[in-house]
Order: sequence, then C-alpha cells, then structure tokens
Amino acid sequence: MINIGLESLWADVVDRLKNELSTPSFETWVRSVVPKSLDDNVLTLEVPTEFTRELIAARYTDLMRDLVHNTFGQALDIRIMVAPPKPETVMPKESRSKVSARESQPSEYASRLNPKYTFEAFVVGSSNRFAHAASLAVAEMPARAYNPLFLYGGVGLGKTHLMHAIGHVVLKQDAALRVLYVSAENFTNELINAIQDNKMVPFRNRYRTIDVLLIDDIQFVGGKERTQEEFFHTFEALHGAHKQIVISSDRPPKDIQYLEERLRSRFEWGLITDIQPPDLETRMAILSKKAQLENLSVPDEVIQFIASKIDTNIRELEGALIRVMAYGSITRQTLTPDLAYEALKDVIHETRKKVITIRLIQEEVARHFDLRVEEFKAKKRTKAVAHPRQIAMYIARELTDASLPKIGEEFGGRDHTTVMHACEKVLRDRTQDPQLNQTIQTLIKRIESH
Ligand SMILES: Nc1ncnc2c1ncn2[C@@H]1O[C@H](COP(=O)(O)OP(=O)(O)OP(=O)(O)O)[C@@H](O)[C@H]1O
Repeated sequence: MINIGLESLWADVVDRLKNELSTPSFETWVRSVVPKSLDDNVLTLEVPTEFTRELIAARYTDLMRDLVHNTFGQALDIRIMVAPPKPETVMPKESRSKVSARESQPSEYASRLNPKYTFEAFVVGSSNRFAHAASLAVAEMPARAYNPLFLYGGVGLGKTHLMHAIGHVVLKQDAALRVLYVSAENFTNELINAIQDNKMVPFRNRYRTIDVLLIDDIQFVGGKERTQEEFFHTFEALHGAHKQIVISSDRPPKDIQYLEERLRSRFEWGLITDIQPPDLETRMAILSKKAQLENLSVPDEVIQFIASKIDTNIRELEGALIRVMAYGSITRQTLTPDLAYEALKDVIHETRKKVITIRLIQEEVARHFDLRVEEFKAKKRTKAVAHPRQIAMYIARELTDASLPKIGEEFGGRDHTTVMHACEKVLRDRTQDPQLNQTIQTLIKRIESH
C-alpha cells in the first residue's frame, strides 16, 4: 500500500508529468484531471469529457503508472472516470422557460453554419491535431474546457471549418442553445449599422445573450477602436456569464497590430492553439476524404500527385481536385497523374515560377508592422522603423540569394556591414525571444505562401 495521501501523490505525479510532456499537452490534458480517491492501490481520476478520458487512457496512463512506480516503488492501477455534469451546465429554470420562446430562433443560428464543416469531415494530422482536440473538448463542454479558445493559422487551413464543427456539436447536444458564427468583419458592419440606425440596444441584446460565440478572423478588428470597445464588453458579458467564446485569427494575439491590451490579455486567458500547413500524408488524406464525401472515384496516384504539388493551402488543394475532375470529365479522359498535370499546369507552373523578392519581403514586413516600404529605405533610425527594418533584412538574407551589398542597396543604399549586423542581431535576439521568433516564423510562412 502506498503510504501517502491522495493529494500529495497526485501533486508529485503532476510535477513529473510536467517535465515529461510538452506544455500544450500538459495544459490540455493533465490540467483538467481531478484526483478522486486512492484505495487498495487504485488511483481514481476524474476528467471532464469522454474524449479526454479516452485520450488520457490511451496516451498517459502507462506513463503515470511508471512515474508512480519509480517514485514510490509500488505498482498502482489507474481508473479514469468522466465527471458528472456540473450544475451550471444544466440550464437554469428561468432559461428553460425561455426555451420555447427561443425555439423559433435556433434555426437562424444554425443556418449560419455550413453543414459540410463537421468534425467527421475534418481530417486530423500532426499539423492540426491539437487544434482539433481542443475544439472537440470545447464543443463537448462549452465554457468548461477552455474559454476563450483561440485558434490561429494561415489562410485556408481549417479554422472556419473547426469553428462550424464546434457549433454543430453544441447544437446537436442542445438545439435550444444560441450558437452564433460571425466574422469579425460582419460584427463590425453590424455594429456600424446599429450605431447609424440607433439600434444599439437590440445589437447588444443579440450579442450578449449568446451561448456560444464563434468569431472568425479577429485580426480584422486591429486598429478599429469602436469595434474593439464593443467587442470587449460583449466578451466580458459572455465570459462573465460562463458562455463559450471561440476566436480565430491568422496570427496569435500578440501579433495582432493595434489591439487593445485588455482584449489581447483576454484572448490569452484560455487556450491558444495553432494550425500549421498539413504534411503530404495529411494532404492526401484530405483529398481522399473530399473525394469520398463527394462520391468521386479518384485513383491513388492522382491524389498523390495533386497533394505533392499543392502544399500550403487546403482550399487550393480542394480546388485542384475539382479542377482535375472537371478536366477529366470535359475531355472524357481517364484520371491519371499526366492528366492531372495537364489540368493543373498553370497552377503548378505559377508555384514553380514564384520567386521571393526583397520587395515582397519588405511589403509583408511593412504590412505586419503597419509601416510603408519607403520607411525602410529612408534614413530614419527610430526604433519603430529600425527594428522592423532589421527583421526585413534578416528575412531577405534567409529567403533570397541576394548578397549583403544587394540587400543594403534595396534598403535605401545602406552599407553591407549594416545589413550584416542587422542579420546577426536578429538571429541572436530570435534565439532568446520566443515572441520575436514566432513573429519571424509567421512572416516567413506568409511570404513563402504568397
Ligand atoms: N483538416 C481538414 N480536413 C478536411 N478539410 C479541411 C481541413 N482543413 C481545411 N479543410 C477544408 O479547407 C477549406 C478551407 O478551410 P477554412 O475555410 O476552414 O480555412 P480558414 O483557416 O478558415 O481560412 P481563412 O483564413 O481563409 O478564413 C474548407 O473547405 C475546409 O473544409
């Protein structure tokens, strides 16, 4: 028998798990576990969802057993149970009575969700596994798993798809819940209309009585003060009432320009998770799934060919499949990799031809820091310009074949030693500053996928 209390034993296991697991895995899975009892060498744990139970059982129980064994020299059995729903997830009586009044409305909410964007249709690979798991947890336990959930990643990588999938699962569990999907742009437009038409009260009522708010492309609110102000109060009202908020963006909160600090910090309250471009296997799986969902029969070699040629954006990947299918059907030819090549010649050619120029880098970096390219070429040395300029020089050195003098020339005729120092400095800072490192990675990805 292990001679130690439940709490101390679990604290010890948690400590060790922290060292063994990556931070996201630890935060997502271990943090939600509650130790319940320790009897007869059986440690019973409670987790919030069936999904978490399965995942922990499959991935972490062996590790936990080993950790206990190593520390206390005793074998222990681990049982994992799903916690019964907490009272606050049961709808309060008062709102139950409102359900019938609301029942006429869910269709309006549901209708904003694309029926094709479900979890079943979403292919999971290493690039999106974490975002998928977090979305599923949120969908199963709105406002109890992570709040807000912040999903970010490049264009066309499945953020919207995951948000809609969350909406579908929530509504499947309780059709009376108000699930609202809205892009930040539409939120802004609706706000402008409400201000103009003197309809702020209905606007606020609408947004502050939602159960699950899915807001897409939040980076759009950067620099829009009135929208941020209104969204801040919406966020506070919903979060304070234990309602779920899911936010998507093309970049992490810290990289959104001109975002109020109070919003940025709130976006970081819950869980932030990224979606990366999928690897070849995942791209092939996505194409196969798409073909299967659309009842198309596509030979494996064709799927492989398309997946190997289009490698950054899933929307383009799907577009390529449709293009190949259409080409095959119009020309009445069998689908082969050669035919796929013919159909995609222009697209593939474009990607091959694509050259990264210093100008492109300057544009992207300038856009990110809200500067003008000309400012990179000017003499100005203020930090607000000098730092982004150094980053742009560094990226130019990394992504192009241009020599140091050539880069100097493109940055307003600067000396090659200036460029060299800039590159060395950014490289050094990058290894010490994770935020800067992330910014550079985001910029490089954006430039490469241009
Ligand atoms: N893992 C996946 N499995 C299956 N389909 C996917 C996956 N990821 C993305 N897709 C599909 O790719 C297309 C683009 O995805 P989506 O619109 O969700 O991207 P996004 O990240 O929101 O892009 P944007 O930044 O342009 O808003 C959709 O048709 C979606 O169904």
